[in-house]
This record gives sequence, structure tokens and C-alpha cells, in this order.
Amino acid sequence: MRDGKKSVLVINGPNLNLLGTREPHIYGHESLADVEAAGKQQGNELNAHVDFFQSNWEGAIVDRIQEARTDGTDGIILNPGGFTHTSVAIRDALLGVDIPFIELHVSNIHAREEWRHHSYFQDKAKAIIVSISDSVCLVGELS
Ligand SMILES: O=C1C[C@@](O)(C(=O)O)C[C@@H](O)[C@@H]1O
Repeated sequence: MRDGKKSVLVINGPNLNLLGTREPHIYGHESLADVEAAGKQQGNELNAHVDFFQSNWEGAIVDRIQEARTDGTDGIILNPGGFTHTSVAIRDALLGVDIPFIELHVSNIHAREEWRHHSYFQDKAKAIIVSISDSVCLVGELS
């Protein structure tokens, strides 16, 4: 909680700073700034704090998750980018701080290359959100 409000931290991993110009047929035309502005507005509507963090560096993401333990973060929404399929370290950080998290993807990783189907986060996430043809699909189960 921060200032009496629920506090959500949105973390975007590598290459998501290129949203809008990066493979737009897969990731769409909205920039990261557009996505963050929409998230901020939704936060206001829900009377919640929303903070954003993006990094191309695995260790910087681990550091930010560790900071979340003491900065009042109640929940994390994470798009790990390419680290989805590789990062034991980010998974360990999330489990280490014991903050509930949702895994989010701009594309449908389950309908892409087979090696993208595996996620180091999916068994621990409260929910998994992927986007299918411009609509959003909840894949995981809310617990
Ligand atoms: O960088 C990304 C973006 C992604 O996480 C997505 O949002 O669809 C999917 C990953 O496989 C990919 O490496």
C-alpha cells in the first residue's frame, strides 16, 4: 500500500521499449508510452498507484523486484520479454519477495515458435494474459 492505495508495479523486459516499431505485425502499433498512459489511467479509475519499470538488463529487473519488497508494492504485472523463456534469476526474485504477480504478453506465445511455449513464470503466476488478434485472453487461472 502507498498513501492508503493499492500499489501495482508493471515491469517490462528487454525490447519492449521498442513497442510500436518492433515487428508491428506481431506486437502492434502502440508504443510503450501509450501502454503506460493507458495503465496509469486505469490505475486512477481503480484508485490504485501504478508504477512502471522497463529494462533490457536481467540484473536490473532482479534489482527492481527486490526493491518492491520494501516500497509498498502489492502486486506485480510482468512482461519478461525474451527472459520469459530463459530466466531462472527473475523467477527466483519474484518468489524471493513473495509478491503476487501476473504474467503478461503482447503476443500469443502459445501460438508461436515451440520454444516460446515454455515460460519460467507460468506455474507461479496468479494469471497469464496474452493478446490474440487485438483482443486480450486470460490463459491462466486466477488463484
Ligand atoms: O520479447 C518478447 C515479447 C513477449 O514477451 C510478448 O509480449 O509477446 C513474447 C516473448 O517471446 C518475446 O521474446
